[in-house]
Amino acid sequence: MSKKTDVVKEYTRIDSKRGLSITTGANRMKLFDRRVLELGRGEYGKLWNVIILGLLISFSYIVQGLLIAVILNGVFAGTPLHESRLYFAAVALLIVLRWIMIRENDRIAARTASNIAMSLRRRMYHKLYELGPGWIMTQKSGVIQATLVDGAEALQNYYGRFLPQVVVSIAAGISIVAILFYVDMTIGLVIGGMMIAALIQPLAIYKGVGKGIRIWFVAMPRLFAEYVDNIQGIVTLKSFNASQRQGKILYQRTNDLYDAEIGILRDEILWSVPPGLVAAICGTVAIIIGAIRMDAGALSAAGLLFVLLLVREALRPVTDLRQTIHFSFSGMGAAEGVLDILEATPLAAVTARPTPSSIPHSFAFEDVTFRYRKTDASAVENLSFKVEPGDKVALVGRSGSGKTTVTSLLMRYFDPQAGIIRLGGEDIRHIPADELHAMYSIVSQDTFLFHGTVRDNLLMAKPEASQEELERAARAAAAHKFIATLPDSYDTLIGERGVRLSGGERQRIAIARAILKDAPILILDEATSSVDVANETLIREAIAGLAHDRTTLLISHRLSAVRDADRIYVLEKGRLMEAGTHSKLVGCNGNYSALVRAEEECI
Ligand SMILES: Nc1ncnc2c1ncn2[C@@H]1O[C@H](COP(=O)(O)OP(=O)(O)OP(=O)(O)O)[C@@H](O)[C@H]1O
Repeated sequence: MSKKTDVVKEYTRIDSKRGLSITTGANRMKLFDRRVLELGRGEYGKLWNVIILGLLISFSYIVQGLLIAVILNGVFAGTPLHESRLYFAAVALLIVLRWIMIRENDRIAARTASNIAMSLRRRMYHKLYELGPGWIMTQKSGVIQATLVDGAEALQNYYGRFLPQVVVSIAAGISIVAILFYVDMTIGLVIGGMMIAALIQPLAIYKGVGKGIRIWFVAMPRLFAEYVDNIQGIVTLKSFNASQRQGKILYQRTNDLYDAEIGILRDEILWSVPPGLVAAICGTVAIIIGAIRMDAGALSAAGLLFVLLLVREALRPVTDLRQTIHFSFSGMGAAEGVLDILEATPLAAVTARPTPSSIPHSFAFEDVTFRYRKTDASAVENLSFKVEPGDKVALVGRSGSGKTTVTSLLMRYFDPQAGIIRLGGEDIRHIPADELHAMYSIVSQDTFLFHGTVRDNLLMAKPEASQEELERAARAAAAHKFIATLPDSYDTLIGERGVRLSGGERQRIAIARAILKDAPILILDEATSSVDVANETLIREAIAGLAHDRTTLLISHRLSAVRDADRIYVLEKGRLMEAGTHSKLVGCNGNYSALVRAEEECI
């Protein structure tokens, strides 16, 4: 299947999820969608200034038209020009005021739109935080980034520019038609009808352009995600000489985006009617009807002039609205991705049951079974074990046996399909996320250091920590010595993902961070996997001191690292096979002793 079909398929998936069909070619997308309008509910308070100024600007045009009509009426009636000087002054004043209002409106509209984008990004960020790693892991990070950046930007214009313009255009349009209707009913009806037609016409574009834009919003994040993947994986690509092969995929993604853009452009050119043409048609029709009405004696020459002036003003709200309608196209296209994030369901909400102020530091798995989405086999199956406060417990097993999954479940990144996980006797689903996460200090095999200084990364664990505390934690993690040799010591900038540090140095900073957090339960998931033997001994001693009065869960491939544990649990394909101390398990001739033998053979 070609990649192009792939994009359309992806688009169809989104489309069918929304109950729409693209196969007919008559896409029933709307300018207003209930879900998108509800999504912006928190933003509408910011729009009033833009709407009020927009209305004042529109009404200034109407009043100006009326004043000029009165002046011309006077001229036709033979009134000396100087008697109209107040009207001239009023027109001049209106022009100046309007100029100020237009400038102000542009400024406020731009600021409001940016505020809306900021607010949407904040909401998405909070939602992503709430959804947690369990949800984010299922998405491509490039797609999330594109939605946060481009999706929010497209929607800022939908809410900040298009929606206020709809209100202004409707209010101004109705007022003008009402005045025309008052002057001459026939002209009012015809011009009103033409205004509606001019507004409806862009909806025809929507069939093609709307569909094109939605495809664009699938193609663009896919391209973005591909670039992010390629840049992050550049070392792997180079080592496998795969940059050319990967380049072909990038080329295809670029082509998809190009096709979508050309499609949008083609539809826009095909369907759009220049505003000048709309104005010319309406003006001509107004002149013809006005002349007929004048000929029939129903309209004076001054009345006709007045009508012509007002027709010009009648088109202004229509033209303004037509100019902002593309914000609606792109906003609706972007809304899919934004709604996917904001409407995603986080793990079951915490029940109202109050949690005790201090949770005992024990935890237990009770008959827990968990399977990752879209996988057949359980990562953890009927797993039961208990860890008492102060216990030092180890999880061992072959790669893929479910050790890391146990820590993800403890952190509640996922909920198991069956069984209960308890912390201090309480079902963890009843413990608010912040309280739950405050219970653990975790050092995993995937250490993430943020772009910032060593100090910034350490303070993440305890923002109020003093220099002395930082150093104490760093010393305990055998990190102080190498930090002291960095150009700016604790204030050295360590790049994104800590790329300027070795794997072992990154890991030691992560351990110092965990020590600084000083949480009652310590989880060490391959914490010493990337440090050399000399440092491992140092860190192990530090961990032994740290784990002294703490409940500790230790995961390690190196069995030498777990032999001192109070209890060792051996996992195999997510199931608990054995449990006991090192000496007991070695004597059992089971899975554990097999692992020990395998390790000895490797040495
Ligand atoms: N995000 C995921 N989505 C789908 N399957 C996953 C995911 N993470 C892990 N798995 C699968 O779940 C099983 C257990 O994985 P887990 O990472 O818990 O094993 P592990 O014992 O920690 O392995 P290792 O020692 O190699 O780190 C494996 O079969 C793995 O392929």
